[in-house]
Amino acid sequence: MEKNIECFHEATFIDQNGHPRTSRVPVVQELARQGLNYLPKRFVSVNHNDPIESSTVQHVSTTLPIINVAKLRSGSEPDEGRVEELAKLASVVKEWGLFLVTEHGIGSDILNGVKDVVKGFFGLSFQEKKQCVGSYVSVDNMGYGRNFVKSEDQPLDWIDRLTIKAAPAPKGGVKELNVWPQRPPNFRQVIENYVEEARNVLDELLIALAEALALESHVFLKHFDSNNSEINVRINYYPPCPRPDLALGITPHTDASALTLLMQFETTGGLQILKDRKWLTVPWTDDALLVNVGDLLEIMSNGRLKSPWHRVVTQMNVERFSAALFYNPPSRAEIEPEPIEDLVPEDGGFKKVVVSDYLQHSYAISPTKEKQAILYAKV
Ligand SMILES: O=C(O)CCC(=O)C(=O)O
Ligand SMILES: [Fe+2]
Repeated sequence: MEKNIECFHEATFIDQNGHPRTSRVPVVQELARQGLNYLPKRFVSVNHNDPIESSTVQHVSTTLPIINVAKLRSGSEPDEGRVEELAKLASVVKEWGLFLVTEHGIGSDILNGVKDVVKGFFGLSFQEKKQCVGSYVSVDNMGYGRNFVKSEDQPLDWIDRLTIKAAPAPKGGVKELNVWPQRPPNFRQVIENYVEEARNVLDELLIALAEALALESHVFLKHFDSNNSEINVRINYYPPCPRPDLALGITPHTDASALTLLMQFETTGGLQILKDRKWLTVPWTDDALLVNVGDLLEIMSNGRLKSPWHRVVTQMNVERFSAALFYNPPSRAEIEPEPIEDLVPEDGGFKKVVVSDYLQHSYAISPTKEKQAILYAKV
């Protein structure tokens, strides 16, 4: 029935003259459902004359060491396995800015539940999806719709997404940005369970990362608190794309978060990072979760850790889902970079920033051609 209806997301932004504008963006899932066999102009984003943009290395021989979170948990005995795992973590996170984790303790029932509700949501028709999310028009980059639409003429990503503020719980008097979908009916419950399990793992990883860098255990975790830390969940859906050579699923960016926890399903092979000036497909095995360093952790660590510049490519006959959980300190927290003794970093290091100021800045200037938002926090 919907076949002939044109489906649009409405993305609001402030134009160059400071006026609010709403752009109607075609819903890529519906384009794919209609079996579109060409790429509409607005989605052409890869410039093949640019040596870096077209530098995709599809088959990587490198494998990414997988971090066993159970081994990072301190036991009662001095533990060689833990020391070894911390060394492995230090090496992989410094080289890649991201790492894979297994044995994290999040049960497969919870992970499968997430997959089911996400597929259930995206399995609905466009009209059903619109009706069942509380706030449809994209507000503050939240809700069902698009990321970072700032003008009518910017290249658009081949993605549909749903972004939800999952924590902290809204306080009395503050109107909740109600974007939890009502369907599938257990969506909220399942995602909230996952978020709470994930929070524990991320807290453990913040301790492990500090120790891996030979810092005091709580230098990163001290900025977080379970009542007020922010967790945003973004569900990304990349439908099959008629021209993967011309369209991107997500334009290059860093995550503004402290840490991002990612799961992918249905297919692998979409996520790439820029490494040694080449785009490299992240060798991400299906069943592992992926953790990446965000800008806020780069700042807290005073540049010891770097948020990777990454993008998502599209694929021809397959659909891919990912669920990204962005973990941030409380929005009013002021984060202070961990000093580096003896050594003034060549570029001067980072200064204190208020979390919400940084996030707002990053949102306001994104998307950018290069890693730029973080300059806001440089000395
Ligand atoms: O889909 C992915 O693998 C990555 C998604 C991503 O980079 C993001 O949501 O920020
Ligand atoms: Fe990202």
